[in-house]
Amino acid sequence: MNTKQLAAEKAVESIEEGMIVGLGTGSTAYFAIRRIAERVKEGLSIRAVASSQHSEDLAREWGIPLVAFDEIEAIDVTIDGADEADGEANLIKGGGGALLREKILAHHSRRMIVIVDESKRVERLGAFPLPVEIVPFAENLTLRSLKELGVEPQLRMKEGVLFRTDNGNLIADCRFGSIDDAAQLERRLNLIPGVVENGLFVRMAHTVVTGYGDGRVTMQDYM
Ligand SMILES: O=C[C@H](O)[C@H](O)[C@H](O)COP(=O)(O)O
Repeated sequence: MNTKQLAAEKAVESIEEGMIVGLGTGSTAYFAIRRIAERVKEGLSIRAVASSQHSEDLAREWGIPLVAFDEIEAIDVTIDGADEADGEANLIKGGGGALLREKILAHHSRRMIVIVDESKRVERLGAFPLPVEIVPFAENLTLRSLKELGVEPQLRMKEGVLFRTDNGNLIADCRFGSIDDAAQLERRLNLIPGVVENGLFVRMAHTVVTGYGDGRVTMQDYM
C-alpha cells in the first residue's frame, strides 16, 4: 500500500453511520473516496458532498450517495489532501485547483481530516506555489495587485491553454518561498478585489493523518 493510500484508509475509519461526508480532491483523496465506496458497498449509510466535479464523478461511478452543497446545513467530517501541512496543521491546498469548494467544505465541517504522505509535512509553508483563484475578466488588474505582495504570479496552464477551475475562474500560482504569517497573508490576499479565494487553510484542520514510507501512519489531533 502506498503512503497516500495508508493515510487515506486510516482517515476513512473515522466515518460513522449516518454522517454527511465531505469528499476532497486529488490523488490522496482518490484513495479515501475509493475506500468510502467499499464501506458503502459493505452497508455503511452516509451521504457525501464533493469538492470537485472529478470527485463527484468518482463518487457517482462507485455508488456513493451524493447531496448538493445547497441541500445540507453542515458536514460531519471532510477528508481531504493537501500540498503542504505545517506543524500547526496550517495548509496549502489547491494544487488541483479545487481550493474554493474545498475551503467551503472545510469551513462548514465539524471535523476536517487532512491526509498526506510524509513529503507534504513542512516546517514552514510556502515552498509549494500558493494557488490563488481569480476572476477571469479582471485578470491583469488582479495579477498587478498580487505582484504588490512581492511575488510573480503565474497563470496556471493545462495542456497549452489557461486552466479553468470548476467555477470558471483562473488560478494564479504564487511562489512565496517561505510564509511567516499565514493568517495575515490569507487575509491580505482575500482583500484584493478579483481574488475569489486562496489556498491557505489556517487553523481549519482538526486532524492530520500522515503516511510514511516504512508503513507507519500517524494521526495527530490539533483541535
Ligand atoms: O485542489 C486540490 C487539492 O487541494 C488537493 O487536495 C491537493 O492539491 C493535494 O493533492 P494530491 O493529494 O494529489 O497531492
